[in-house]
Amino acid sequence: MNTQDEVAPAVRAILDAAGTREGGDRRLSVDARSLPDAFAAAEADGRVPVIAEVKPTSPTTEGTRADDPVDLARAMVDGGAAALSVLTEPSHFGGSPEALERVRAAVDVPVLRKDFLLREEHLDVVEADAVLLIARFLDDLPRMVAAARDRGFQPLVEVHDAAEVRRAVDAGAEIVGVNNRDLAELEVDLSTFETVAPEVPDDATLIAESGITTRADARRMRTAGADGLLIGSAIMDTEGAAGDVAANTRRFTTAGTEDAT
Ligand SMILES: O=C(O)c1ccccc1NCC(=O)[C@H](O)[C@H](O)COP(=O)(O)O
Repeated sequence: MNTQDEVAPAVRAILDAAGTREGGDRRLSVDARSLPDAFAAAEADGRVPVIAEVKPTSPTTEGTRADDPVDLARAMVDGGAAALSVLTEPSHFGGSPEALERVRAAVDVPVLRKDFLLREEHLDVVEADAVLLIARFLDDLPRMVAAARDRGFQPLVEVHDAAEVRRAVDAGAEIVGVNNRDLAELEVDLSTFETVAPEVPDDATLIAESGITTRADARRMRTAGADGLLIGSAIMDTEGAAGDVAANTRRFTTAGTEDAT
């Protein structure tokens, strides 16, 4: 299954760049912090489990947030984030493996490596607790899931429809992320999660990804079954509370309580 051709031009460019990037020169072995345990710990003290994303820029964002990734990460943890996601894609998201390395050394929550990993050796670039594997772009998904696990990473398999859920489950995924952003059009529609979530087995850890911008959105995704929420742009927002990343994060981690915002 290869649907790489049916993607937005920006995603095509990201994939082309990813295809030329080299992998690591030695096989990594990671002692990972558990993402499901971090979600459980957040739930236990009344926080909505949020993976807050260090996302300096993106093809759908204006400008670049140039703050030190470690400062951003610490602010996110102060805001109650259960886990962090760090972009390592350099050309379109302003990320780097070094940023992830520094963030992971500075915090004690699990850190997800967010990138477009296409080949096994791409896993060996930097240690992380979890790695994103995008079902749509991986013809041999079972092999990448196994390769990630062999190194100690927790694979988070990203899907966008029911067919991809089946591929993820067949590949042995235990953590599944439903992306509300359609990589063919780059449009975001939160009803994607509501449609696809029932297809995901109950024993999987289920994450709603992308497009969560308000507390009401967060509650909507939780009501639809999300164990955790992956939130980037709304937390990195320079407008929100004057760019206060801790406050932006707290807005979502405290969204379990009803209010109008
Ligand atoms: O965010 C983009 O513009 C984007 C464009 C093309 C491919 C992927 C893209 N985003 C990757 C992500 O998965 C998001 O960073 C992540 O889910 C957070 O989404 P959001 O909260 O909407 O920033």
